Amino acid sequence: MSATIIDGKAIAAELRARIAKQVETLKRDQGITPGLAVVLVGEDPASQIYVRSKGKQTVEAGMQSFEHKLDPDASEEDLLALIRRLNDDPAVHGILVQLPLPNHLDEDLVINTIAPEKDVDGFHISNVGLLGTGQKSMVPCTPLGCLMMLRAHHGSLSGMDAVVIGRSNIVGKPMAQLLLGDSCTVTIAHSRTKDLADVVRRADIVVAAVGRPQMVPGDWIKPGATVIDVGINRIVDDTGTTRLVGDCDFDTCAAIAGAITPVPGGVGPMTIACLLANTLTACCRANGFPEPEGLTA
Ligand SMILES: Nc1nc2c(c(=O)[nH]1)N[C@@H](CN(C=O)c1ccc(C(=O)N[C@@H](CCC(=O)O)C(=O)O)cc1)CN2
Repeated sequence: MSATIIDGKAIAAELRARIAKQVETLKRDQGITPGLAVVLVGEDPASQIYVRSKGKQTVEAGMQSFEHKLDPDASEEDLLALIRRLNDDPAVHGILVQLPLPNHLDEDLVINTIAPEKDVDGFHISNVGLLGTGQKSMVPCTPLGCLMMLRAHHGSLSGMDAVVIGRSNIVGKPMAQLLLGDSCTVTIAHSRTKDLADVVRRADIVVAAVGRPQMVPGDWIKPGATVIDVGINRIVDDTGTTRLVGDCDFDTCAAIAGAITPVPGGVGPMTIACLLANTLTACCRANGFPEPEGLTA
């Protein structure tokens, strides 16, 4: 392996420490505690772990955490009523509905019921539009975390060729917007892209967000390129052991790349740290305080 490992766990810990300091100052000087409400519908085991982790890290950063757990068969009406109550609650500065939702719930309707200024996931259509037009918005946590790691490694990204593999609303599309905002030349590739290997081989930055285990092999990577692996896939390996792998084949990619994020310990921890960053940003905006520095795009 020759690539530098971009240590998302360490960068996330440093980010959370900075957030905790700013929260402490806010509480001391203004008497205001940022609050994050997380809504979980159902009992998906992975979602339960992520929600628990979000609550724990919120409290560790000195913020208030409000957890709302609804039955798997909760009605849309009940979920929307809860969101409206949270929209009106002044102690709640950020609202997040854990995805995926059970099939009987309309994800777009649910997300767009969250007040845009409290939408710390950045998924509300208003925030999507603001980001797409380069205006101040709430920025989705996973792409924001990827951008922070890229900036931490490279400083400026200006003029670099970036390929985002995957066109989801929550990662691929906002990631492309953020890279464009940092003056990269951006290609969004996907399952129908012709000659995907050749497209990826041209890139200085590869962001893989397809949700297919180890899909990107090392011989697709330009020597020295930076690889950001968003995938979190649980596989059973040849020895019968279950383990987490990304969308990139780590060993072969790390042999060619200049830098790479590991799975676990790369993008995942940054996602939650950026959620805390967005909650602090939302709290400051709601109270007319200056924007906290270095916490958004
Ligand atoms: N409303 C949202 N739902 C979902 C989001 C989101 O950003 N908002 N993203 C994902 C899940 N997710 C956060 O919710 C998330 C996934 C993974 C991690 C993480 O730290 N992963 C660890 C490994 C953990 C493990 O063992 O499973 C790592 O990569 O090191 C954090 C957050 C979908 N839903």
